[in-house]
Amino acid sequence: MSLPPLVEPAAELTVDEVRRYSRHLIIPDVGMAGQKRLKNAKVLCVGAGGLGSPALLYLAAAGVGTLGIIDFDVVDESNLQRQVIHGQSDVGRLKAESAAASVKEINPLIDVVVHNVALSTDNVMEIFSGYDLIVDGTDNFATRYMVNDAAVLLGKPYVWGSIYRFDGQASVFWAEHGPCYRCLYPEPPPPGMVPSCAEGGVLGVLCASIGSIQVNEAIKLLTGIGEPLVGRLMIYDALEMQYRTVKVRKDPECVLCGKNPSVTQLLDDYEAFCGALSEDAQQAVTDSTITARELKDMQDRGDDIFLVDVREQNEYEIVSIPGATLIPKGEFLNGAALEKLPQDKKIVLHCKSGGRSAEALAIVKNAGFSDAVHVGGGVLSWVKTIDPSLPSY
Ligand SMILES: Nc1ncnc2c1ncn2[C@@H]1O[C@H](COP(=O)(O)OP(=O)(O)OP(=O)(O)O)[C@@H](O)[C@H]1O
Repeated sequence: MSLPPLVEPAAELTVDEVRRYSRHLIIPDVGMAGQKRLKNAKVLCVGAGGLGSPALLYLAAAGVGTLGIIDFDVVDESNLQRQVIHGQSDVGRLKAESAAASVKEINPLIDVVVHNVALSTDNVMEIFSGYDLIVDGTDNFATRYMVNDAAVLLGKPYVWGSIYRFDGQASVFWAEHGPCYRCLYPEPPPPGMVPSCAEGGVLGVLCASIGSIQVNEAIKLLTGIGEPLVGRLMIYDALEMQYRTVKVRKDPECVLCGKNPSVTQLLDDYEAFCGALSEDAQQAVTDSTITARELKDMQDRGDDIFLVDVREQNEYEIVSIPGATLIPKGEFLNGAALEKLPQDKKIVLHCKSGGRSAEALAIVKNAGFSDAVHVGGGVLSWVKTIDPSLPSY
């Protein structure tokens, strides 16, 4: 399905612009009209991280006339393996500022708008209303559902991408012409079931593969060329080197874009909708959370504890708390872990930052280990407060 161009062409290109974009101008499908449309386009990239980095670089280089960048975070050293819009000297700097500086260096002819804020229900409608199209480079379900809902309510196309280890996905959600994100994923996954890149890792170059596909889709939509990924999900396996697309149908029962929508405005709280922690886990951690310092005191006193690290082997090899036994969370979910826990010791669980250990704690408590606890903040908190000489990730 081809679609009409999303934006009208600008009146003209300057001499500098003609020189800069000449390799676009000589492609018949793009040509002068297409490049003028790009000049008139206003695109917002949500997140200047893994996907946002290549997306912003290529959107800027392509001559998208107004480029919005929204991110609330600062550049961390662990970002540099994939977030190529930032450099070593940007560590600690606001990502939106750092990304804007790179983008302006690549193309001083475009306007860059910096939003140094977290996109939230309070600002998303106002911010989105200034743009023609949204490119999503974020990494969390709460933001994705919010971006989707706002895009549907405002009638804007939403170019989505997702990455994990060697696998990537991309699609274009645009309720006026096809499905929305909720048609594909009506419910967020149960908390803790889908590991994030921070938990499971991501091959840096995968960001370029998926981020550039997102830009390709944006350019097609803005200029009205080609077959956009509306109603199709692109699935990429970098290890097998396979791309395939599967059809995604609009769900007539979709609560947001279906025939009788029950969601007609933004939700109050997308974090709650996506459940920071399951109810069981929330219940379990109440009164059963200790700090890294308390764990250290227990160890120094020689308390009879059994410390379990519920992360994955790779994470354990990067950094671990002395004395911890590795039993990955999956073994708690399938029950195998319970046989490995001693009945006569106090069970202390930890993970990277406390989410997975909270889920495991609920299972352990339900199995009868009533005095089990978990370490709030996980190994990251241990590194920060007990042994800063250890690496964090
Ligand atoms: N609601 C939001 N508003 C603005 N920016 C957001 C929002 N949610 C996520 N982001 C940004 O999107 C980017 C996503 O990047 P990426 O997936 O590479 O993860 P990261 O948070 O930088 O790294 P890691 O999770 O490995 O520590 C981050 O820079 C993050 O700050």
